Amino acid sequence: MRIDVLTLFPEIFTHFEEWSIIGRIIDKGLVTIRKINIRDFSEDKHKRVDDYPYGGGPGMIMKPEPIYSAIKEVKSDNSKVIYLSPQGKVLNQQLVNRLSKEEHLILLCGHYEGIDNRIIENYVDLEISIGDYVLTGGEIPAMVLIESIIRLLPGALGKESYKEESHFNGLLEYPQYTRPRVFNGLSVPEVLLSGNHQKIQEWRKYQSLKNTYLKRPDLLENIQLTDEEMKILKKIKEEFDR
Ligand SMILES: Nc1nonc1C(=O)NCc1ccc(Cl)cc1
Repeated sequence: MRIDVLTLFPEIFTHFEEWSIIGRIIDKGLVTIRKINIRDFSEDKHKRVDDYPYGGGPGMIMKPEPIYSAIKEVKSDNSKVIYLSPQGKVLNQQLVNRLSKEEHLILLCGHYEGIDNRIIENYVDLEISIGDYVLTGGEIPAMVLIESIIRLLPGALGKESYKEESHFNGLLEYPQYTRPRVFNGLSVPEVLLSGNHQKIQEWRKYQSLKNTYLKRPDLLENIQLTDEEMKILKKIKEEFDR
């Protein structure tokens, strides 16, 4: 997979590319990430990339030409141009899965008060939001998108296992514990010390369903539960809806 990040602040990605799992996945050659400085594509002698908004209003708007030239430089037939903004489709694992199958992603990072709408309307394939809050630019959202996608590439996660069952079946994860057995007088649930794998699996399934029902009932709306899971959920509702 190739990822080109169009940004005014390429330096912010330097440590990101070297950091932890991202660096390892890049070293494995599973993805190449290029930082393209939009300012390099500004034609005017002052290297301007922003200007005042038509119609007035606060702040500055990113000019269309430098962005268009940068996109034209990197885009090929199999490219998808993604613009990160609060107006985009909110990212979830399903969308991440879909994007992880693309060959070439071009991530456009905006800054200031916005980018000229003619870019969004005519040259952006997909607008994505990482959540309903406002940041100063698209760079951090781009990092969130990159990490969520590249960890799914075949061979990305060697021994570090990503939790197949809890992430992909859409349920929240079960609680995790490690040594010591007793911490500040707090002990680990006995079942986890029993070595009874059947009971442990049942306990974990119960905890995932309970966590999801109590913390994110909305997630249950679009999950296909097995009969077994439905039975457990029914018990949980009786227990907590009293
Ligand atoms: N929430 C989000 N999810 O994706 N992006 C955001 C976000 O706040 N971006 C800030 C931002 C700021 C200026 C411009 Cl021009 C574009 C995007």
